[in-house]
Amino acid sequence: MTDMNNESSRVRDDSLRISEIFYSLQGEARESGLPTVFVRLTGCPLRCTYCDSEYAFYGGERLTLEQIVQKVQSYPARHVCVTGGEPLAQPNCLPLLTALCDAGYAVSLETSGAMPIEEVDARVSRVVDLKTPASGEQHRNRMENIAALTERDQVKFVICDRGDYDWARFILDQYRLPERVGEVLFSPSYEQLQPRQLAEWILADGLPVRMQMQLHKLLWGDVPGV
Ligand SMILES: C[S@@+](CC[C@H](N)C(=O)[O-])C[C@H]1O[C@@H](n2cnc3c(N)ncnc32)[C@H](O)[C@@H]1O
Ligand SMILES: Nc1nc2[nH]cc(C(=O)O)c2c(=O)[nH]1
Ligand code: SF4
Ligand SMILES: [Mg+2]
Repeated sequence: MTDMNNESSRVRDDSLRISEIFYSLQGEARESGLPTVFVRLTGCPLRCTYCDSEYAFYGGERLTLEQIVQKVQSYPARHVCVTGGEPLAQPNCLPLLTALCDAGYAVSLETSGAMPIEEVDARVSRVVDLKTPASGEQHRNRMENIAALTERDQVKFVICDRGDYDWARFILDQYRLPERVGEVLFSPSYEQLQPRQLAEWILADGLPVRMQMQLHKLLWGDVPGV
């Protein structure tokens, strides 16, 4: 009878279910334009109305932390973006982030902010996407996460309509986000809100935010993993 408590018989499970690992230009946030390796984790507890990565909700393959790092190291980039799906929905994402930092990468994490972010390695730039009313997931925002944010982190709002813009402007002011984080990003929902319209709203109000467009979609359209 195998002793299931025997260390050698216990499987040290540091694996994660991975949707894709690919090399591209960072299309969003502070490092936009930089060659980056993307590690997209499978699964998400949210279902944002606009999600462009629904294909990552299911499937993928289970890889060990070592296999993931080795794959990342096969590309010529020093930036890594851990995304999903919702990466923090897998507990082993935390040791993955630390392993990537230990390997010398500049690591960013794209997260919905629905999961606790306090345990994320302090070297990681946490890009927290606060879900707007039109996302249908506003109620999932874990607003206590905001207190954990620092200058290294970034807050993003995907703006679908004027209601989202007004709500984001309110949150910006209520939580004094420009004083808390390195970047506050307003991002037009792809092919739902005209980027020019968002630009004009921001200019009219002189909002201290950075408007972004998803560079990868401008380059290659809305196709996965290019
Ligand atoms: C696919 S999610 C994965 C990481 C995490 N679940 C999150 O929501 O940040 C990565 C980012 O894609 C962006 N995104 C998804 N669908 C989009 C769309 N239709 N238009 C603009 N940005 C979108 C959101 O800003 C989101 O932060
Ligand atoms: N931030 C961010 N940059 C990206 N560059 C290429 C992407 C892609 O999904 O192909 C991508 C993406 O999904 N997110
Ligand atoms: S939280 Fe991110 S991955 Fe999940 S549905 Fe929303 S945009 Fe898509
Ligand atoms: Mg994406």
